[in-house]
Amino acid sequence: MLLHIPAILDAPRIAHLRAELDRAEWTDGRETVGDQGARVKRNLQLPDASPLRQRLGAIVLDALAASALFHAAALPRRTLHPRFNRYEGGGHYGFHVDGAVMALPGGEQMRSDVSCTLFLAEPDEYDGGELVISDTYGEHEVKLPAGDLILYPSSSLHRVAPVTRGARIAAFFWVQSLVREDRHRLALFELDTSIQALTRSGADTAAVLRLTNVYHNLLREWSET
Ligand SMILES: O=C(O)CCC(=O)C(=O)O
Ligand SMILES: [Fe+2]
Repeated sequence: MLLHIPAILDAPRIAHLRAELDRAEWTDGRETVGDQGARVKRNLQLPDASPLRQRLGAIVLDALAASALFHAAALPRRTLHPRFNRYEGGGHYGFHVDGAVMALPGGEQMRSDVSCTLFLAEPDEYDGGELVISDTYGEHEVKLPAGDLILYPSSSLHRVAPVTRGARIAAFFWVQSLVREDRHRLALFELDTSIQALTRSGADTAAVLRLTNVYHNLLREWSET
């Protein structure tokens, strides 16, 4: 599922993150990838151990916690603390696949099921920088307003087009979902959002309750905790 979630961050939060990131110390993004990624990656990132990444990442996690749409789509079990990147002067990230298993602090590991980019620069601040996601329907180019998030299956090849003017700044992170299969998450998302729409429209409450029962029984069937 490829899902655009608008306005994860409000204007004051975006301004705060941008003020901090605009004076941050960035390092080579190749520090956090394996060989295949390093060959095609030309960007900057906040160092993984940087206190700024911790602080700003916590703001992003707080905002995600408040998003019903994010929860309905990702069904998060574990979320990697967000990282921050910056592409400028031709910076890009060629087609690659994200690592399937990622290290968490404390020696634990998580599986990457869902990949997310939260845009922190407005589209008119830079040229290029589209996130291009390839799936069985073709290639999808994504370039969103600051504060908006794109969520896509970690199993898809993707790239970031070269930034030829200005700077593209974003937060990015991965989620291990309670539900491993993308097609199951999609079915649950469709059911969940349809139930909510039916509830808002004042539909037959007994029928809505039966559908809600189906939702939870499918989630029980498909979730791993
Ligand atoms: O910058 C982005 O939107 C995506 C970054 C990415 O694909 C990665 O770091 O693996
Ligand atoms: Fe990636």
